[in-house]
Amino acid sequence: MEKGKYSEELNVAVRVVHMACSMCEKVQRQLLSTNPDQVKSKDDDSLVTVADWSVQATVSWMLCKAFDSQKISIVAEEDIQTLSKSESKSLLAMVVSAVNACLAEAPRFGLQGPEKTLDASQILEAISKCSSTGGRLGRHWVLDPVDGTLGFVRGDQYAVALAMIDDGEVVIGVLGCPNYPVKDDGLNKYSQQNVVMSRISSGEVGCVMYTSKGSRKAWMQPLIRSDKRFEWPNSAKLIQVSSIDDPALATLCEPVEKSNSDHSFAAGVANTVGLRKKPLRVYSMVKYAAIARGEAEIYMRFARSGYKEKIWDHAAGVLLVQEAGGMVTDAGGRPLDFSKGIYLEGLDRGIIACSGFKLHQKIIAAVYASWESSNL
Ligand SMILES: Nc1ncnc2c1ncn2[C@@H]1O[C@H](COP(=O)(O)OS(=O)(=O)O)[C@@H](OP(=O)(O)O)[C@H]1O
Ligand SMILES: [Mg+2]
Repeated sequence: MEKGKYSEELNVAVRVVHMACSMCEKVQRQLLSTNPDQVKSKDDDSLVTVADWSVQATVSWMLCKAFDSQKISIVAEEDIQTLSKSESKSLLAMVVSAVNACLAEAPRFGLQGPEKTLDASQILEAISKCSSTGGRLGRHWVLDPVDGTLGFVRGDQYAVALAMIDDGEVVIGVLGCPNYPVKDDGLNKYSQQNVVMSRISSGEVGCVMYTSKGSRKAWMQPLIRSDKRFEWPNSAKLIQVSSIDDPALATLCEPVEKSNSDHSFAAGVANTVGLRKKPLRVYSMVKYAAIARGEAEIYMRFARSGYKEKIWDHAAGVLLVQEAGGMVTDAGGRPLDFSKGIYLEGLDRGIIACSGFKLHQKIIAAVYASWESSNL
């Protein structure tokens, strides 16, 4: 990694995300094979698993250890409400066990874990340490411990997303994608079906992508498995957006769940612009990864009116696409504003991520043209 203003933070963040991915794989495998009880219903009806809390506790603990734990600000998705309830005792025990197993592996990733295993109260404290609401000034870590929870519980794509914001700008983006095929053009193939566990253990899938602002470079490392040690740069490869700028050849990425984005509006825009290829429906921020790595060219997201996009669902992915050579704005063509707390306040209609300027311009123009006649 080149020395830069944030190189120390990036170095730690990449290693911590590798650790988290390694834990997620184990939990996902266990979840799919034996223990459906690990899936709980949150108040908002989304799904949350042992992995969400365990990743949040682990990342929080490791960041506090590496940096100034008194001053650190972490914004993350999970709280301890459900986990603290008396009926959640066995769930909490699973989290405690997963976190300690993961932290014990820290030296393998070149980091220092705790001297003693953590107890439940220390783990709850680490989770609730992430209750910052971000803001315009200073540094804020932003974490989505398991983005695409639905993909996770279905044995499909999901991501561990860690970013850092400094004075309102995303300056570090790290995206761990444990089920993302390592070889080019694999996502299309694997998205046709759930990722089967044999492929994971054969090492065909799983990577961490990372970048820092202004580097104009984005990197991808394969996940470390079994007893292997993480040695920097860990076979890092540069990734880049696709050079396709002809809409007829471009691939559109969209969320799987229709409730997360208006598919028919996106389809109308795609048609206006002249997209011809079948859209790639992928869970989680892996959509941003697909653009950053050149496997798709366009990602459109139009949440239903009233839904406010959260910064942890976008920060890491947006920076990856930008530094890999792409463009991300709202549907009015303005930059996304990560300085206003946990929401992307002021977002104009939706989010448009493209591999290049030409496609981006065409999409924005088509959104304007289609908007009047839409039912959003
Ligand atoms: N109604 C609505 N509209 C827009 N977005 C919503 C909505 N509800 C939830 N969310 C957030 O969407 C995150 C999942 O987005 P994805 O793009 O991964 O969706 S999908 O799984 O591909 O369908 C999901 O992130 P995770 O909770 O981390 O999975 C939510 O933060
Ligand atoms: Mg999310």
